[in-house]
Amino acid sequence: MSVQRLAVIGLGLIGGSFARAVRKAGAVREVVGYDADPARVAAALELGVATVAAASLEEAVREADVVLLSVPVLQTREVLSQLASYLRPDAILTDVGSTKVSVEQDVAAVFGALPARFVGGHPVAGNEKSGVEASFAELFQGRRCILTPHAHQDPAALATVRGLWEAAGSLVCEMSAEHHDEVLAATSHLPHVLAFALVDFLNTLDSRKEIFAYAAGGFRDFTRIASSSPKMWQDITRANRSAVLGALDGYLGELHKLRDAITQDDGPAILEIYTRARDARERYLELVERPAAAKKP
Ligand SMILES: NC(=O)C1=CN([C@@H]2O[C@H](COP(=O)(O)OP(=O)(O)OC[C@H]3O[C@@H](n4cnc5c(N)ncnc54)[C@H](O)[C@@H]3O)[C@@H](O)[C@H]2O)C=CC1
Ligand SMILES: O=C(O)C(=O)Cc1ccc(O)cc1
Repeated sequence: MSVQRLAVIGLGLIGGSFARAVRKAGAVREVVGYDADPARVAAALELGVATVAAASLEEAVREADVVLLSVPVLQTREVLSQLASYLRPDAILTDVGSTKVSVEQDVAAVFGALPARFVGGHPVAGNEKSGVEASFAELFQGRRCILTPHAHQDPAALATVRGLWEAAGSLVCEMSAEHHDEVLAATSHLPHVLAFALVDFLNTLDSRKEIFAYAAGGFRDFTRIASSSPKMWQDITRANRSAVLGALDGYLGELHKLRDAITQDDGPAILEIYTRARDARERYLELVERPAAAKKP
């Protein structure tokens, strides 16, 4: 399977890494890049991430076979409304947004309904860095990519998008947008909210300089994701508000249970929570190592 012309709208970590990966795999011949920031377009061309620089959304999409949206999720509606009339009727539209219901709603609002050739996607791979300079072709290797086919889905468009992610090295799976947002609220959005909140709280303390100076590896591990793009995470938090609130409420309940145990100096209760959590994390580690292991010959 080979795509002649891929348009990448939003030349950041994810759009840039996808462009690099599919070109390296020979799955795409040309990548036309567009970004609201012209400096990013120039950088993408210079780095060889894009083969063609577009000065406008029209220029980016009018001859593209596949259009990949890789902008912060709350930019989706605005960007789509500007490019919709220039899309080829047979073009495939897809995205990489961390939230899927909001993206579906934005796509449906712009086109009147979800187009058959729209395929929602989310690579569950990334890091705390932003920008095309941080992009690399191996980012998706052995990592999951979730596609969220909808009721009017064109199977050929779905197969093309699946093929591109597989060419990029991803392990592709499918689920509904609603289920995606519940799951990712718990495992991705909640941890980011907690990391931002922890660092923000510690930073309010008078002793903050001393605290940060003496922080050990655990602090670094727990808070790495608080170095992520505030703008991107503002959008994700707002776009998946109800699922994030549900996860946050559950977590606050757990914190209260632990707080009660500590208040009452209830050693067994503390040990029970920590042991259950440690065991669950061990099972999680086995699970995440399995998909990659399954690919090995
Ligand atoms: N960073 C990560 O680890 C992951 C991010 N995602 C999703 O991927 C998308 C992109 O994220 P990143 O690449 O990390 O962000 P990034 O900040 O590295 O890149 C986003 C790019 O979009 C551009 N942009 C913003 N508004 C725009 C607009 N209206 N029109 C055109 N360009 C615009 C920015 O100038 C920037 O170059 C987001 O929706 C995010 O939720 C998905 C998986 C992992
Ligand atoms: O930095 C990390 O570990 C991440 O969790 C990156 C990430 C950010 C957003 C996503 O939608 C998926 C992955």
